Amino acid sequence: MTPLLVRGLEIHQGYLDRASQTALVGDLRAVLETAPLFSPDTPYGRKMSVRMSSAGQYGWFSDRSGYRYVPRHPNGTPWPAIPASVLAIWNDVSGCARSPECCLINWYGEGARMGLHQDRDETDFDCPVVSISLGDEALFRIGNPTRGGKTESLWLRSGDVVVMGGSARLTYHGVDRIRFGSSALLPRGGRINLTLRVVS
Ligand SMILES: O=C(O)CCC(=O)C(=O)O
Ligand SMILES: [Fe+2]
Repeated sequence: MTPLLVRGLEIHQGYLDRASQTALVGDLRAVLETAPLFSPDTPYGRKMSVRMSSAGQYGWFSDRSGYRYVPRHPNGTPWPAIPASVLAIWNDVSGCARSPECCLINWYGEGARMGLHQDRDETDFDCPVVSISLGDEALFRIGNPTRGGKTESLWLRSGDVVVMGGSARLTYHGVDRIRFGSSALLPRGGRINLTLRVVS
């Protein structure tokens, strides 16, 4: 199916069927056993409302010293490998010859959000960021390639995949809120978002 295009972002609605979503959650549980979710501090000293972990060569990390990619979980272990089920999605939609080096796992509980930002801690902006949504619906806000200006919002649902690439690679985006309990995929509610990134 051809994706919906919103400001250059490709939105593949309903990309994953329910069985694939369930399988993916199972693969992620195994990752999170080795690399448990944690709450990073922002450079401004506040806790992020989203809990995070990663798979791949690099994990995304934040503390008082800033945002960066690190080769190990805060507990000292290397990040687990990115599951094959996740890599298959990248290979299908990214249009990128390189493989992702980070699968950032964001877990949104009730009230969690993510402010408008650019993903620009990576080296090669020719590679897209691919985002996979699982669980509760999220109000996703899309801005512009530079700060400010009008924004547009849409609901991301479980199984949706978004490709932020090309001229939209550095477009501002964020999550305003979660419709907690809107999906039954995760038994205790909440939302998982995966973002696949080529880092180096
Ligand atoms: O949760 C989302 O849909 C977006 C996550 C995101 O923008 C990020 O992790 O950089
Ligand atoms: Fe982002």
